[in-house]
Amino acid sequence: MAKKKQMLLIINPRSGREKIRLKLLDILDAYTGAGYQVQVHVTQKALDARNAVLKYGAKKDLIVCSGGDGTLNEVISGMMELAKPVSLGYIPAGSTNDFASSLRLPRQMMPAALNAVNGSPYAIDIGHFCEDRYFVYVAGFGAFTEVSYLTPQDKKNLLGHQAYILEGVKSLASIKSYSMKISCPEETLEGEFIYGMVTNTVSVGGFKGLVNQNVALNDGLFEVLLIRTPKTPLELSSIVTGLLLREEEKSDLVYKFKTNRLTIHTQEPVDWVLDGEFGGTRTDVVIQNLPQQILMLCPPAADTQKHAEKTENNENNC
Ligand SMILES: Nc1ncnc2c1ncn2[C@@H]1O[C@H](COP(=O)(O)OP(=O)(O)OP(=O)(O)O)[C@@H](O)[C@H]1O
Repeated sequence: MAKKKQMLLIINPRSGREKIRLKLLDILDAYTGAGYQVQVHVTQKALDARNAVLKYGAKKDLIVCSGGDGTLNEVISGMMELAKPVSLGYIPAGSTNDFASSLRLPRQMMPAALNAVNGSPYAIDIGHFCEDRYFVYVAGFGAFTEVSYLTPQDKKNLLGHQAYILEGVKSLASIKSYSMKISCPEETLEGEFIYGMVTNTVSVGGFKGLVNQNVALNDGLFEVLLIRTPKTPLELSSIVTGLLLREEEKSDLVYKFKTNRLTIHTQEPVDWVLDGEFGGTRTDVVIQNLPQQILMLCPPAADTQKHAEKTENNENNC
C-alpha cells in the first residue's frame, strides 16, 4: 500500500470570527480524501504555532495553517528554522488577511482549504528582523502600527476589520515622533519620523493603496514607506498628497523606495509591529530580505511576476 502523505494542520481557533469551527469536518474530510494523514494542532496561546512547526514540521510533506496574519507569521517563523524545506498551504481565517489578498488566495474558507493542498508552489521572500524574528509581509513602527495587536481579540471577532479602524481613530491623539538614522544601500535619511513600514505585500491593514508601488513577493526587495514628522498644517497636508504619489514622484516628507536591507538607529526605544503582532521595543534594527524562502501553494494566477498586481495596486490608491 502506498505510504500516506503526511500533513501538519495548524489551526488558531480564535482567529477572525472563528469561522473554522463550522468548516473543520469538511476540511479534514477533503484532506483525508486527498490521501493525507493529518496531524491537527489547535493552538492554545501565542508562539504555540511556531513551536508546533518546530516539533512536528520536519517530518511532514505539507504544513497547512489556518489563522490570521499573526498565526501565519508564527508558522513561517518556525518553518525558517527547519533544516529541510516543507511546502505551506494557507487557509486565511483572520480579521484582515492582508497577506492572503496579496497572494490572491480564495476568500471563502473551503476553496482556500482546497487550494492549500492543490495550489501551485510559489516561493516567497521572507523578512529577517534583527537577530531573532521573521516577518512575512510587514515590519512597521509609529502611528497606527500598534492598532493591530492592541485591538482586543473579542472586538476583532465581533467587528472584524472595522475594529482596526475604530482603534486607529483612537490612536490619532497620541502620534509620537522619533529621531532616527535610517540607512540602506541606496540612501541614508536622518531626522524626525512618525511612521515607517517595510513591506512585501500589496495590502496593509486592509488598505491596498498604502504601499502604492509595484510589488512582487519574490523579487528579493521590500517596499519601504517612511513619513517625516510634520511641523505645520501645510506639511501635514503635503504628507497626505505624498502618500498618494507613486514611487518615482519625490516628496520631502514621504519616502517610498525599494531595498533588500535597512538599518534603523533611534535615540529612544521604538515599538515595532511584525505582521500585526508586537515585534519588540528596540533602538537598533536590522531588516534583511531573504529571497524566495518559503514555498506557498497558491492559485496559478498568483504565479511569479503575474502577481505583481501593478495595475490593481495603482488603481486602489487610498
Ligand atoms: N487559542 C488561542 N487563544 C487566544 N489567542 C491565541 C490562541 N492561539 C493563538 N493565539 C494568538 O492569537 C494571535 C492572533 O491570531 P491571528 O493573527 O491568527 O488572528 P487575527 O488577529 O484574528 O487575524 P489578523 O491578524 O489577520 O487580523 C496569534 O499570533 C497567537 O499569538
